[in-house]
Amino acid sequence: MSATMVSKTPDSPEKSENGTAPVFSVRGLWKVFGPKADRIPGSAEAELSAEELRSRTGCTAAVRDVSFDVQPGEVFVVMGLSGSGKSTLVRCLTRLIEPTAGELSIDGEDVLGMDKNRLRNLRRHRAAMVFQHFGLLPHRSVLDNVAYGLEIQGVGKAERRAKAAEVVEKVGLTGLERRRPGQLSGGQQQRVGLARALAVDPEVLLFDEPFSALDPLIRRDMQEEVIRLHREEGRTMIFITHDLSEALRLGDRIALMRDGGIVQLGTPEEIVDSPADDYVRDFVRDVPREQVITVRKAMRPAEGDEATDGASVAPGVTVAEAIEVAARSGGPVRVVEGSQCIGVVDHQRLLAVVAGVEAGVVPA
Ligand SMILES: Nc1ncnc2c1ncn2[C@@H]1O[C@H](COP(=O)(O)OP(=O)(O)OP(=O)(O)O)[C@@H](O)[C@H]1O
Repeated sequence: MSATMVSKTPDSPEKSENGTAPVFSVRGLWKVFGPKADRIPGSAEAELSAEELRSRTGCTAAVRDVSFDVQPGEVFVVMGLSGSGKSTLVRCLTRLIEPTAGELSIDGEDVLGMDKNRLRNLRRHRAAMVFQHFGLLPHRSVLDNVAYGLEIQGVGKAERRAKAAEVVEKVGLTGLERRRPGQLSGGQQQRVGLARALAVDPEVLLFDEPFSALDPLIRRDMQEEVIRLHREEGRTMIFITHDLSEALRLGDRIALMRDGGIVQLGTPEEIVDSPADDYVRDFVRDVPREQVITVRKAMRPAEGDEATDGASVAPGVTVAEAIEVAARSGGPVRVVEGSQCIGVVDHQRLLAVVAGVEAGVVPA
């Protein structure tokens, strides 16, 4: 059975640091496609490999006994190769796909027990989805496309247009309000899709590979846009991607999926620095470690007058950033938290991170 990572006790959702309950809480979730799918979770067959399960039962376990919490305000990335179960998992969260077994709640409210009305309310107001194929209405203007979600909610014309105009500005589409989607570039269309989701002011934004059809530069632009929006609004985001660098750039935490299970759940730094198994190690092998590992991880205790002299950085700064500071100053760099020096990174420590070796250990 695949590893499930987060729960301290499987039945009680974690509290975040500030004591608030998780937005989504998922426990032992399964989605099995195929004949008599509901017999699989908890059975002997559940232990079979994906291939064996398919050949013996004709079933695919797209999501296998997955548990995690998404905390308010975090960017939670679901990452994995094609077919690992990312889309199925995220669609299960709002029951666009009906889970086969498990528990699922939003703000403590049981999602699996919701009737049609409450489910509709969940999808329209609380958890809005931004898809890869933007699903824009071709004969409507940008402004009306953005206002569409509000129209469905029954918001009056003047109010929805005012709200749509505000969101159009937020995503950088000012001046294009009257265009039709066909008159926009792929990146601009994706911004309309994003604006439409934002207009309904959802508690959570769910992104399903939203940028994978975009060329790399525009993709980078859109990632920056998401980071900026998140910084400004602090909205909870769940983001699917198969792209590791996108996951590392955007995620506060990453759930790495394989064959329907979560093989590791952690911060980008945890995943790169302490891969849970060979599969994850292989996955992160080519990541530039200095861009992910922070100086808090790389530092050593200060010696002599190192604690008071020289350039300084904050503990959350990456090794890549500290290398630039060290190159300019020429000496060890102090790691300062508040007004206290909590350690030092010298050239040897910084190079050791880049080389992926332990500082000061000479190979035999
Ligand atoms: N409706 C379905 N019926 C049967 N099998 C399905 C169905 N939908 C998905 N699957 C299978 O479930 C597994 C997970 O699919 P899913 O689309 O969730 O993966 P993914 O990680 O999102 O992939 P991608 O990155 O290619 O979108 C795959 O093996 C897929 O073939």
